[in-house]
Parts: sequence; C-alpha cells; structure tokens
Amino acid sequence: MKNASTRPIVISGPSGAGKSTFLKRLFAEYPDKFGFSVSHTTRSPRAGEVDGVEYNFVTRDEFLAGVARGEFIENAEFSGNLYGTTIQAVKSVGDKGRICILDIDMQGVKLVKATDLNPYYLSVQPPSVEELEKRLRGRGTEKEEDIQGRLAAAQGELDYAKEEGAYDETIVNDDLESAYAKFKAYIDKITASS
Ligand SMILES: Nc1ncnc2c1ncn2[C@@H]1O[C@H](COP(=O)(O)OP(=O)(O)OP(=O)(O)O)[C@@H](O)[C@H]1O
Repeated sequence: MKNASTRPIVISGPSGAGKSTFLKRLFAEYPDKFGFSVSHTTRSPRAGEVDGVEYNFVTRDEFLAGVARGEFIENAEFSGNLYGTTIQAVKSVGDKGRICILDIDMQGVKLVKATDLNPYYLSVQPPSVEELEKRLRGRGTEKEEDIQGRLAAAQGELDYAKEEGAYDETIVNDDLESAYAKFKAYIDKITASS
C-alpha cells in the first residue's frame, strides 16, 4: 500500500459560506491529519510567539528577496508590515506527513493555480446570496459596510466557481448536517490511502 497522498486541499468560497464551520468539525474529527502553512511576516514577534510556529519572522530585505525569487504564492502589506505565504511553507506541511489546508479566496485560488502545488480545489457555497446575507448578519462579526463588501465579493466568487474546471468539487452548504457529511465524504475520498 502506498502512503496516503499529502496533496494540499484548497477550500474556497464566499465569506460566510461555512468554510470555518466545516474545518472546525473536520479538525475535531481528525486532530493529527491536517495542518495550516506558516506564513512569513516582517512584523516583530509578540511575547510568546515562536519563529516558525505562529509565523516565520523575517526582515523586510529577506521578504522582498523571496518575493523577487518567486517564492511567494501571495503577499500583502498591512499597517506597514509585509505578510505572505510561500510555496515551500505549504510543501513543508506535507513533508511532515500532514495535509495542508488552504482556506483562501478566489484571488488566492488563481495564484495557487500558477504554482506547482497541485492541490485539490473544493468550493463551499451558500444555498443563495439571501441566505448568505442572513448568516453573515447572524454571525455578528462584521460591521454593515463590511457585510456589503463581502456580499459584493460573493457574487464574483460564485461566478468564478461556475467556470469550467475552476473547482474539482462543489459543496452547497444548505442543511449543515447533510452538507458537512458530503464535505467529509469528499475529504475522506481524496485522502484515502491508495
Ligand atoms: N448550514 C448552515 N446553516 C446555517 N448557518 C450556518 C450553516 N453553516 C454555517 N452557518 C453559520 O454561518 C456563519 C458563517 O459561517 P463561517 O464563519 O463558517 O463562514 P466562512 O466561510 O468560514 O466565512 P469567512 O470566509 O468570512 O471566514 C456562521 O455564523 C455559521 O455558524
């Protein structure tokens, strides 16, 4: 029997579609099977943060040199600090025998597609934009203008997901129990030993 595949799994979909809800349940069921990549940042470590655990802490020069060498999948600046994810950071999760989960938006999906990571692409979708709006409001974590921005972005995410070959699988998160069961069945299928 071959080792189980450690191909990464991309999980994408509009904000509020239910990605975190699914992942929380999945990680609870399989505590040692999955992992997230460790991002790079130029910000200083806070008390208790360990290099290589919370982040890979690097200087601005090191970060920009990595970007110039094409090592980053994506990077962005927030309040004067650079943050990003390297291709190697995703591969390192697999090297440790875990399956890397990438919870990213459509822009991230397009960037991952330009790398040699060869993940599975899974789209999580709300049953409707109206229901998505209800759930975002129900979650109560965003301000009104933020909710409007997320709903506008949601339409773009749903349009992209309709493009031929954009995703390997789509799960519509209508009833949570049955949608999670489908999600888990797909993950079980692609992570089974061959
Ligand atoms: N099937 C469902 N039925 C009703 N409510 C749900 C369902 N799935 C998730 N929710 C709720 O909808 C809200 C959004 O879900 P969640 O936070 O998992 O979305 P997300 O895709 O991770 O969003 P983001 O990309 O913003 O992190 C949460 O309050 C969650 O409890």
